[in-house]
Amino acid sequence: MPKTAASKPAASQPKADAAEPGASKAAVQKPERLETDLPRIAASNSASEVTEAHAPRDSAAAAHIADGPETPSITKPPIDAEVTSPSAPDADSSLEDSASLDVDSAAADEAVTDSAATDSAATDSDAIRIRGLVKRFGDSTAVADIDLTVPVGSFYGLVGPNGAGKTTTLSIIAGLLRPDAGTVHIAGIDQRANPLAAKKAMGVLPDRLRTFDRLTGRQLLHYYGQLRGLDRSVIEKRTADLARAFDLTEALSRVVSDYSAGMTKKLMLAGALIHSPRVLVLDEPFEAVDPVSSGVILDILRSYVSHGGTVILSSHGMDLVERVCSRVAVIVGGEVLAEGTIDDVRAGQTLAARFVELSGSAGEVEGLEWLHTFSA
Ligand SMILES: Nc1ncnc2c1ncn2[C@@H]1O[C@H](COP(=O)(O)OP(=O)(O)OP(=O)(O)O)[C@@H](O)[C@H]1O
Repeated sequence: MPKTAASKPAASQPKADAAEPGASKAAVQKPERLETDLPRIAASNSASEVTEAHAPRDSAAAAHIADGPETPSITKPPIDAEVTSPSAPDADSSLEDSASLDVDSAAADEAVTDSAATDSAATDSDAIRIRGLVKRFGDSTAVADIDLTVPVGSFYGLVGPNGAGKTTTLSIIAGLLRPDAGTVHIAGIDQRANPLAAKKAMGVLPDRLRTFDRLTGRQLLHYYGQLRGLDRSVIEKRTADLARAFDLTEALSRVVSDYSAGMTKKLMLAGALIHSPRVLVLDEPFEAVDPVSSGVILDILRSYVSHGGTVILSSHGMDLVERVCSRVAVIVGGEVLAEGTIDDVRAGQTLAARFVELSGSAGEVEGLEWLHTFSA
């Protein structure tokens, strides 16, 4: 059960050619385009436009497409999940090859219809609804009986110390990890009963950046678009829009393995957006991203939310969460210690202060005096 604010005491390629001087500037010069184009992408999205493929058992693909009751964790391979070994399509191979993927749009559409007809838990106002979520890894409990409700149109922050269970929770929401107990509904769709339909509604940015990095950025976005069943012309248009927004236009022709961490994150975020999902599940979207790009991403996400999209993100940036999110949950030790609007949770303090209060102190500084001996 989410405890409301204050409910619980503290628990104890050579990069040389990566430089694109002035490119960041170009990105910030396009805000009007972002405000107009990306919502239009959202508006133009329809269920009929998106189809589902049988996913390759790969982290990146698993995060972007639906393939059955469970896809493996994209982060630390869970004990009970199939271990993935990313087998990237070869950059040399023609993109036409990916057209041969087993895309079954009729089945996916049917799944959506079935879901809407049969899912009694569906509500119009909940983008994500989690009840009684439990996930154990061996003897340790990563997620301990979590309830969360993320309203449609909200910008929802998940914060907590390292190892608190944020990624585990987001991986379960994304359908990448199977919970030991509990239910997850995405836009009213039961994640377990209808994984295809639930995944179809989501765009996912996983916390690790494992992807098909022998592809160029353009090929990777094309691949994601194809997996989502988008037409070639739509993919090309959206790829150009997203690359411009994320300041990746020049980089599109380069292989992803030559991208910096921040560039890779932006590309994967673009991949999460390309099918204009109703719900975005973003694990640390701003980590390693430069301030200019972060500002652009924020503009895009704010606009997305203001047009009815829902974002749930994890972050260690308390200032950012405080500034941007409408609601926040503080997770510590796999439990939700506080949940509500930002004002509810911070209870008159800064969110950072409240976070420290709830998290308790972490490391012990004492005992490290040897570090000051400079003996080597
Ligand atoms: N595949 C796994 N196998 C075993 N233990 C795991 C696995 N994945 C996560 N855990 C454990 O579950 C707990 C929660 O991890 P999780 O990655 O969800 O934390 P987090 O809040 O995202 O942390 P961070 O802020 O450091 O990213 C940790 O104790 C972690 O060691």
